[in-house]
Amino acid sequence: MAQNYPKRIEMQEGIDLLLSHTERMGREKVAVNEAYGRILACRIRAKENIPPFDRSPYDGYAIRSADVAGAGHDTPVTLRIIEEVPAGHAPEKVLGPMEAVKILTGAPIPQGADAVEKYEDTSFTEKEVCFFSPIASGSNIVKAGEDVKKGEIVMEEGEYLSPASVGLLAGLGYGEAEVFKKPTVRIISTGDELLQVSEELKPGKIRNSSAYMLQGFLRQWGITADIYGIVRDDQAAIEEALTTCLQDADCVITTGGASVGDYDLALASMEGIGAEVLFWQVKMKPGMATLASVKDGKLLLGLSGNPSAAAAALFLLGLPAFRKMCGKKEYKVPCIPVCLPDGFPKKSPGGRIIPGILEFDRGRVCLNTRKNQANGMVSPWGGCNLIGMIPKGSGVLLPGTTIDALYLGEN
Ligand SMILES: Nc1nc2c(c(=O)[nH]1)N[C@H]1C(S)=C(S)[C@@H](COP(=O)(O)OP(=O)(O)OC[C@H]3O[C@@H](n4cnc5c(N)ncnc54)[C@H](O)[C@@H]3O)O[C@H]1N2
Ligand code: MOO
Repeated sequence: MAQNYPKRIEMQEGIDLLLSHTERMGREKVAVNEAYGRILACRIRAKENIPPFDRSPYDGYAIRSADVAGAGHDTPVTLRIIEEVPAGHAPEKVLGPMEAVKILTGAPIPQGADAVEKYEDTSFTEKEVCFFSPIASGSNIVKAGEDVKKGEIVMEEGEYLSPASVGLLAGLGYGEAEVFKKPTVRIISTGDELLQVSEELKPGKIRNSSAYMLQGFLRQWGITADIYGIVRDDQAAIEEALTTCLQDADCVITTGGASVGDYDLALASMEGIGAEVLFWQVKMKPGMATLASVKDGKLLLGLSGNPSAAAAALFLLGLPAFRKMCGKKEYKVPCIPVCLPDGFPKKSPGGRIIPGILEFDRGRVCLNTRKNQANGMVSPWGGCNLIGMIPKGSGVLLPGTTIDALYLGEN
């Protein structure tokens, strides 16, 4: 029976439909040295202070500031050195009046001391140290918990584990981190015209480029993305590929055959395996030829054969759902106003998506795009970290026009 599904939908409707059919992945524990780039699946409350004790930021002398209150160039004050404390050692003595402890960077401040003076601001022998100026109480002492205070919430569930987050986890004594599992996505490239990368070109044939670009984008987002391979324009073959991929993938992406041609079989194949179609065709350019369906709770995304259209739909429609699957707390991709230094030479009655690179020019945040942009191209996506969205009904855009752009540089 023919399915009744939304057609020619607005982009936001597509995003919402994909989100509402997407589940967050389960959790797993990984060693802290494998945690970089993952999404944290719990809240982290500091179980200890960093640093754990008051310490010296310099090589110098720990003293009682009151002892050197009267020190001056002509009235030096000499203190007796009672101990040396290198980093990694605990002081054994309590500092008394007119005493100093030789201290090295990172070593704990001895009891009784309330300031540290750098070596180079003193004159010293092995037994004594001489001060030529007063020093305020508290000077050059790094307090325990200066970096992180015990009990403080340092990370939230859904946070991306950056290099610094992993450093913080290690600093707090977490050998493992609870993270969301990575989703697995399989990419099926449909089309009789497609050749493997290493094959020789033949008349009418092109190499499969899309799969590799899409795989790269998915990997950038922390997804395990595998290329299934090329499948000819044959419904039974596409259905078989879909069924195979669905066995162990969390989501399947097809490219090609998403339009209205005689050999456009993505829709029929998804229906053929009993998937529920969520939508077909989205009001976006490029990327109109996009469809989505669900089978056994798993998302099937049918992207255009045109590489640029496939990339646009993957970013604008798919990315929020992938962020949700990955466990990110914010699904929405950040959007910022950017300037088009050269404007845009064509009209955009239905709106237009233009990938590019973020640049700064005389205090303006700019979107630098390739002059040549078309649905069938891969090259405009090179280095892309901003996706400009020219609004519906726009005419030719003058140099300096500001438009909204999705910012892809945040994690
Ligand atoms: N009569 C109409 N024709 C087309 C329409 C339309 O509305 N009416 N839409 C056009 C638009 S827009 C797009 S986008 C494409 C979408 O087509 P399909 O998704 O069916 O894709 P194919 O026809 O299979 O391929 C399109 C194009 O891309 C090349 N291709 C395919 N796979 C790959 C790959 N893996 N790597 C690189 N390039 C690939 C393919 O050879 C074609 O040139 O339909 C328009 N037509
Ligand atoms: O449908 Mo095409 O995807 O507009 O570029």
